[in-house]
Amino acid sequence: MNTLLEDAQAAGASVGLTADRITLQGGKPLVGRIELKGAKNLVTKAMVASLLGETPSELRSVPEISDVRVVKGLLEVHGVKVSAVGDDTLLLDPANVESAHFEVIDAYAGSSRIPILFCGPLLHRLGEAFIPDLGGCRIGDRPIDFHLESLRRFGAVVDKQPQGIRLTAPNGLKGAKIELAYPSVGATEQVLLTAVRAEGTTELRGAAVEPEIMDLINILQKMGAIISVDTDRVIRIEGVERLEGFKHTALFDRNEAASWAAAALATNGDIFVGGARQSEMLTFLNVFRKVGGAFEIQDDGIRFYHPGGKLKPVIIETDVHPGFMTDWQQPLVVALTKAEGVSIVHETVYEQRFGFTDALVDMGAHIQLHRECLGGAQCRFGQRNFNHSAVIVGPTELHGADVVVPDLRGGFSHLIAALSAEGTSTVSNVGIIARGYENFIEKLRALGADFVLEA
Ligand SMILES: CC(=O)N[C@H]1[C@@H](OP(=O)(O)OP(=O)(O)OC[C@H]2O[C@@H](n3ccc(=O)[nH]c3=O)[C@H](O)[C@@H]2O)O[C@H](CO)[C@@H](O)[C@@H]1O
Ligand SMILES: C=C(OP(=O)(O)O)C(=O)O
Repeated sequence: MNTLLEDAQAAGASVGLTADRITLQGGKPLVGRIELKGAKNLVTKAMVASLLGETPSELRSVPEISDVRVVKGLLEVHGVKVSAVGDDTLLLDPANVESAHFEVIDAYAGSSRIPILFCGPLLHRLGEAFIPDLGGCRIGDRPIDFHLESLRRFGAVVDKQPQGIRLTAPNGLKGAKIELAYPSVGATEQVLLTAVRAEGTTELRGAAVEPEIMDLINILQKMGAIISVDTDRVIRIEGVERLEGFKHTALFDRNEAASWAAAALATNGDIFVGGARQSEMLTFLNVFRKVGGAFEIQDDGIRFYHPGGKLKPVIIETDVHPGFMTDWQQPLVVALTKAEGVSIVHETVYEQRFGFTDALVDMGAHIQLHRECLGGAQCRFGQRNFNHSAVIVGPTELHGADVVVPDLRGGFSHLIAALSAEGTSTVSNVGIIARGYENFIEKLRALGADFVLEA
């Protein structure tokens, strides 16, 4: 497995980021406007969906992030022709889909979580699939048992090998009744991408219903799929024999929007996030307001700003949609170090998503991690030998420090912390941030951040 630094360098380099480290001067509000593109957590799945079409697909609002590069490479080793049109549109032509040899696909081992979603489409097209080891943020064990069990229910034969997973479907794939023990985003996508072309009807209970999943359903419906979504996490899919390519503009990246919102709050700033929409961010906006942040919703985006006065502490629990998303907590925690009083963040989705707080503590934050469920509700983790609650006592004036990015959202929170701190900070491994934040260096510059890049 690669080291974190190797992952970071590869991710950054793939989108032209040559620096590993940024030295930032804090204490200056971030002010200005940035524009969002499509969501990392939708665009990459939409690209995989193109494999299911008999004709080419056109995906618009594709961000220049390294996860998109990874999926493009994976599609290409399977014979899909991927070409860019203009700034942010991809044409995906799956006319010549083929199996990739282990030696070729091994280059993608540990690169992202997306390869697991190739299973259903490749089984439909080729009758076999080989999936290299997965990557993604190191924020918990991240098992794939729901994925593999669902695939078995469709009739796939799963063979775990030292270098990855080999799947075959000797009798084709047939619709199935599946119930997820937890509404996993990835496993729900796995079922959707497999069921649309399976013979017969699939009923998925306990499905995740994140906006990115709804947008994937929009895409699949455009391709010819028949999918209905009930209000009680039940999704029904009637398999069809043929799907066409799609034309689609990807849903905006609400995780990036929440990150810049937190940056505005933590740095006493004012950021207009072009392309952000209210309806997919209701829960975030409520919390943002409770903490003391202000926002203005406009037709073309949302302005997030610190209206002056003191920030207030909150108790939040991360959850599946429509709850407060786990990906939002790291950036928000930086703002909470500035709130007057005791905040609690209870992380119920991942076991190890507080690694980033060590750096904040180095910068002077008062954050204690706990193994218990704090803040009221019990979660499926209960009391374990890992920390899944954080108590943040503020307000703190952060000071500069040298910190190392541990994961994507944690990395963005380090940038915000450094920009909100007194003095100079050095943030290393910044390439990881390029996995999910398009042009973050240019955006920081446009917002008036004071920094230099170091190779
Ligand atoms: C590329 C992408 O879209 N990533 C997002 C996706 O990740 P991802 O799809 O990996 O997250 P899941 O929703 O599947 O995981 C949620 C929880 O379910 C557990 N689980 C999942 C699958 C499984 O087979 N077995 C199992 O136990 C995981 O360990 C985790 O504790 O949703 C997460 C939760 O909103 C987000 O943080 C990630 O940004
Ligand atoms: C955890 C994340 O992504 P991934 O699932 O790709 O690791 C994220 O987007 O914050």
